[in-house]
Amino acid sequence: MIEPPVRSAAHRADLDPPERHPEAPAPGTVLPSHYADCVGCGPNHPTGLRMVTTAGPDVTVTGTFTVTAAHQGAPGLAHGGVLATALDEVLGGLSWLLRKPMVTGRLETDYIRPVPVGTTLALAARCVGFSGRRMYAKGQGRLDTPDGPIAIRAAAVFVVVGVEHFTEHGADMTAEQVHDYEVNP
Ligand SMILES: CCCCC/C=C\C/C=C\C/C=C\C/C=C\CCCC(=O)SCCNC(=O)CCNC(=O)[C@H](O)C(C)(C)COP(=O)(O)OP(=O)(O)OC[C@H]1O[C@@H](n2cnc3c(N)ncnc32)[C@H](O)[C@@H]1OP(=O)(O)O
Repeated sequence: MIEPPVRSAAHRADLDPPERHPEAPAPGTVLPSHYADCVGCGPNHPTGLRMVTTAGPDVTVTGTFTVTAAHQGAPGLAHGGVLATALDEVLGGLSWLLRKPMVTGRLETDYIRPVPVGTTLALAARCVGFSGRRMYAKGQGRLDTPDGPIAIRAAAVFVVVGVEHFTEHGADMTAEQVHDYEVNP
C-alpha cells in the first residue's frame, strides 16, 4: 500500500517573520554553487540544470533555468520533475540569505502552463517565515521574462539541519567541504 503525504506546505498565519542575516549577500549578488556536483547548480555536473541564482532584497532569491532537449518529458516540452528540481534549487538558495543549512521537507508544485524547450524560466523564491526548525517558502517560474506568464508555482517547507546531517547521511566530505557548509550558510 502506498501512503499519501500527511503534511501540507501551506503556511500558517502565526509564523515567525523571516530575518535576513546581517551577513547575507547583498541584493544583486550572484550566489555561488553550494556544491560543484549538484544537479541544480553544480558546474561539474555533466547533465545538470546549471542554474544561476541571485540574492534579492528581504529574504528572496531569483534564478534562471533554460529548458533544453535534455529536459523533455513529452516532445518539445519540459518534464514536470525537472521543473520541480529548478524550483527546489531556487527555494533552497534562500539558505544563503538566512545562513542556515536546510533540506527540503516538502515541495508542492502547481503546473499552470506547458514549458516548451528553449524557454528560459524566470524563477523567484521568497521565505514566508519560520515555525521552529520549519522554514516556509513560496516560489514561481515565469516564461522567459520576470513579467512573463506564470508557468509554475510552489509552496515548500524546508527543515533546518546541522551540518552533521550531511556528514552522517551523505558521502564523506573533505574537511574543506564541511567547513564550506558551516561558513557559507
Ligand atoms: C542537498 C542539500 C544541500 C543543502 C546545503 C546547505 C547549505 C549550503 C548553502 C546554501 C544552499 C544553497 C542552495 C541549495 C539549493 C538546493 C537545495 C536542495 C535541497 C534538497 O533537495 S535536500 C534533499 C531532499 N530532502 C531530504 O533528503 C530530506 C530527508 N528528510 C530528512 O532528512 C528528515 O526527515 C528531516 C531532516 C527533514 C527531519 O528530520 P529530523 O529528525 O531532523 O527532524 P523532525 O522529524 O523532528 O522534524 C523537525 C521539524 O520539521 C518538521 N518536518 C519534518 N519533516 C517534514 C516534512 N517532510 N514536511 C514538513 N515538515 C516536516 C517536523 O514536523 C518538525 O516540526 P516541529 O519541530 O515543529 O514539530
